[in-house]
Amino acid sequence: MTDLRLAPRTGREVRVRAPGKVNLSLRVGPRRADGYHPVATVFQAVSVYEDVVATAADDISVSASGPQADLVPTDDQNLAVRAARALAARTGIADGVHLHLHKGVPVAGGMAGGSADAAAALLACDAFWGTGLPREELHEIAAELGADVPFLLMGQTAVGSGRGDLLTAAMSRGEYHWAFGVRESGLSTPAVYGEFDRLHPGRDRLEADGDVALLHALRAGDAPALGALLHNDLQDAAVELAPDLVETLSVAEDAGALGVVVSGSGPTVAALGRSRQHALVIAAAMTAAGVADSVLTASGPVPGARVVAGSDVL
Ligand SMILES: C[C@](O)(CO)[C@H](O)COP(=O)(O)OP(=O)(O)OC[C@H]1O[C@@H](n2ccc(N)nc2=O)[C@H](O)[C@@H]1O
Ligand SMILES: Nc1ncnc2c1ncn2[C@@H]1O[C@H](COP(=O)(O)OP(=O)(O)OP(=O)(O)O)[C@@H](O)[C@H]1O
Repeated sequence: MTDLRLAPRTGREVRVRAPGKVNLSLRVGPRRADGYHPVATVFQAVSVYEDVVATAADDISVSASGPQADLVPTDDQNLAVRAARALAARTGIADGVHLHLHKGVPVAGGMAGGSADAAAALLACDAFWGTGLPREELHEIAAELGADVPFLLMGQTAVGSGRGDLLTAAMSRGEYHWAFGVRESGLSTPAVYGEFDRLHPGRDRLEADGDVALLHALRAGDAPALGALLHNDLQDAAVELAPDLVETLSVAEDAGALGVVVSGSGPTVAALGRSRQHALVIAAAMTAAGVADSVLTASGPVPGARVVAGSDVL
């Protein structure tokens, strides 16, 4: 038997898991001078996960696996690489790291998979390099990387304002069960916001207080009320760019979903079920009708990015 104490230490790994999200409500105001739109949103983190594994390397590099891994850039455009570089710059670290992304969240699907990778990479590198940044500083770097990134660090349920990066935790009771209809060809977030501008030229303000009833439904654990209040100002724009979504939405509705909404900038369709079993029924209906390239079921809310294991690899 090998004496592990004498075995050469060839590497250490840190493993971080981060969830995807659905916007239970997304209200969008007029485009600002910096190109961003003010939003009022309620995020819920759901149990569709990105797993990011940090191991030793000379430089900062990334690889990806999962059903849509071929759609993920592996150069400096990758949000996980950008996150690692941003943390290194902030802390003066000159070490390398390799980040492997096990992608469970649909790519370019409106569920913030890339943002989840960025959040997970920040935590993974912080643990791997031992930089130990306070949560607020990680949040600041996250906000620089993208509007959705801070929420994937935080997880659970939160109200987002500003670009979606200013967060307040929201109370939520119980578990909500979702079916997601996924498309292989994604939608570009800037293109969807651009289409929103085209469809709403007269929009002059953000309706920021429209979610009082939705937040009440969450506090009460009232899934039927929540379902009826799901809302997305970007939905028309996503449907304009991907007209087939109308059928996906209506198949999920006909399967008895409590509510159906396009997730974020789309094209993933999120349908709220009455139970875990009902979410499976809705997913099966979308598959049977051929209105999604694949389906997922998940529940929420779940925690944000967290270290799930850090170990010596022999
Ligand atoms: C649609 C949502 O997922 C809803 O949570 C987010 O608003 C998008 O967040 P994200 O993908 O993290 O967005 P970023 O990577 O920061 O920005 C990408 C692009 O989306 C547009 N964008 C994004 C967020 C926002 N509040 N207004 C915008 O207009 C801008 O064109 C921006 O250049
Ligand atoms: N780690 C990454 N994983 C996936 N895509 C990435 C990553 N880094 C950069 N990208 C690029 O970002 C684009 C959008 O990817 P992502 O999966 O985050 O979309 P999304 O879920 O629609 O985002 P959001 O909901 O935050 O708007 C991809 O098409 C890809 O080119």
